[in-house]
Amino acid sequence: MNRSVLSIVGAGVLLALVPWLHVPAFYESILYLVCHWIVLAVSWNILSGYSGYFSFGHGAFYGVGMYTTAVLAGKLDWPLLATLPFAALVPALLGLAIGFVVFRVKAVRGELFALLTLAVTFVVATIILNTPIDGGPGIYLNSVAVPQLGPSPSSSLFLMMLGVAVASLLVAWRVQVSRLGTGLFAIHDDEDVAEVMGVPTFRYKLAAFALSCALAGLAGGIQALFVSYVTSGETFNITVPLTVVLMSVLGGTRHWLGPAIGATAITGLLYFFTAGDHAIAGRAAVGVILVLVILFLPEGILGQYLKRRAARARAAAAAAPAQPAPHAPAIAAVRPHPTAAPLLEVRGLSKAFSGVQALDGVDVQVRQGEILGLLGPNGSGKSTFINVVSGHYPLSAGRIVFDGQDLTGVPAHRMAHAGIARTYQIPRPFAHMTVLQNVSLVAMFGCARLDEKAAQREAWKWLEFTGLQARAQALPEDLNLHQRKFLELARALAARPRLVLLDEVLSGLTPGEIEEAIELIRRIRDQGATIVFVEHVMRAVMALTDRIVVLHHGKLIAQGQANEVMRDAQVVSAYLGKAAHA
Ligand SMILES: Nc1ncnc2c1ncn2[C@@H]1O[C@H](COP(=O)(O)OP(=O)(O)OP(=O)(O)O)[C@@H](O)[C@H]1O
Repeated sequence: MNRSVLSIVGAGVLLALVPWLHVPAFYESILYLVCHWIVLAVSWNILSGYSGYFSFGHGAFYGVGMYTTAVLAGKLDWPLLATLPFAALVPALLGLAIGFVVFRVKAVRGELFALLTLAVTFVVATIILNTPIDGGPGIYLNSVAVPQLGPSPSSSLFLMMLGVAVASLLVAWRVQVSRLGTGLFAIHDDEDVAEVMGVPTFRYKLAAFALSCALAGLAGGIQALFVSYVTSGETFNITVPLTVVLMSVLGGTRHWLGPAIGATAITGLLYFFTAGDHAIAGRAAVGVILVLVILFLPEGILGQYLKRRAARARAAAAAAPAQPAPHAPAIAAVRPHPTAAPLLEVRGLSKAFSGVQALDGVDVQVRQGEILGLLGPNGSGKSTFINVVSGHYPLSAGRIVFDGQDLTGVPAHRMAHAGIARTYQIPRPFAHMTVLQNVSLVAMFGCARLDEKAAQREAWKWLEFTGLQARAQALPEDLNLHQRKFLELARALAARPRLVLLDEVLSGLTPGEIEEAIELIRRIRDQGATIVFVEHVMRAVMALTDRIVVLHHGKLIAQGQANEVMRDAQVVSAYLGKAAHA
């Protein structure tokens, strides 16, 4: 069995013995509360820590779970255990409904998402308070029987909450090490790029939100019996979301265990002071500790430890001789001659940004196996073309047909799955992932859709191909521009794409680095890739392209062989003589 699973289950089994050890009830109730906060912090982290969508609405889902059990058990006389699946299901459905709307709106990210989820808490509280669900007086649960799992009702509740805490940790661990977790961490770093690299961001966010809400609701259901009197004011106050955020940040949000460490530390500290009748001093002490942690350990306690360990591993990897990797793979064994069959066909492609017509009815065909140069003066629409064809921006009008498949209007991740990969003019690596992880992610989610191990092997090959293998364990911030550009290339190639869109991979490089990059692109071409190549460096355009098209003010003004097109009067005038000097 996996070591993490073994530790979680082992700790759970040991703690499950506590009710039979005759420890004072006080300690059992502290353990209950530790488990309660572990569930809340860990479940919050599955969405908010992993994907970066900070929610201040966790109290709403917890409260809905609480009220579901309170109504079913307290008003409708259901047995407690029968209510718990619904205490998970109802908040999960509420989360799905909210996510279904909110996750589609690009503007609702960051602080807006936090505010929106906070507003949900107030709306839910108002509805519950002013309808027969509560109606004002609250719901008493004194007469609800607690199933006898331990020697006393309170120990039974402890065992139930312990079970949910173990389940939450297992879910959080499983998510972290799965494809879902990898995708969520990519969303955290750069959601738009994650989508373009093949991560189904909408579906992943919904899945994480539903899991997060279900676990919080389950904790609420058990807590309803623990407090035995449920009121809207106590349930939906700001304490729950604030506390879980603080616990997770204290422990570290990029690891399944971090929030559990934060929850244990804060609950333990508060009760240490309460036991000594210094509750206010306790709160102040927790506040000071949090300030210090945020100032000196911004990644949280566990986050800081893991960061140091990773830095040591990187230093060791840098000192060791470069790991030999298998030979660079062929995209296709032999370069096929460009054929007349179009791999990509765009018709009437238009893209408008409020007031700016960046692309205006562009018709372009990219033939199988060719390198098509996409040229034009600054602001002519080249990057917009790549952004639209890769799905980064939705188009305003026109059609995109790829290998006979109509991809018009499909989400970017489906374009990646179909075989379109791209680089960004200004490199956009996932900042918290190593170079190797950046490339593996694309092998996992791009056209190749490899499993994690195969994706790593694929990533090593492309790191060797681009000469980055010695930097595999480095973070993107440690790379120079030249290496970042090559990381973009390695990422695009690791998807095993059928079409690669290269957006100014040579810009900002020194003459020597440009020569190296030209050679690399030539090798990519020789292995059979179809490439759209946006570039200002004319020497590279002349050396590499089979055909060029020229854009000006978003319109296609010329296409054909590079030598002929660059002599075209309209092209020369568009460039204001630049072609002549290149
Ligand atoms: N996100 C955006 N919002 C508003 N306008 C944009 C956006 N992206 C591009 N534009 C505008 O669209 C036009 C085309 O820009 P684009 O970046 O595609 O040109 P380009 O040919 O790639 O230029 P360069 O060679 O300088 O990279 C420009 O007028 C630009 O200001």
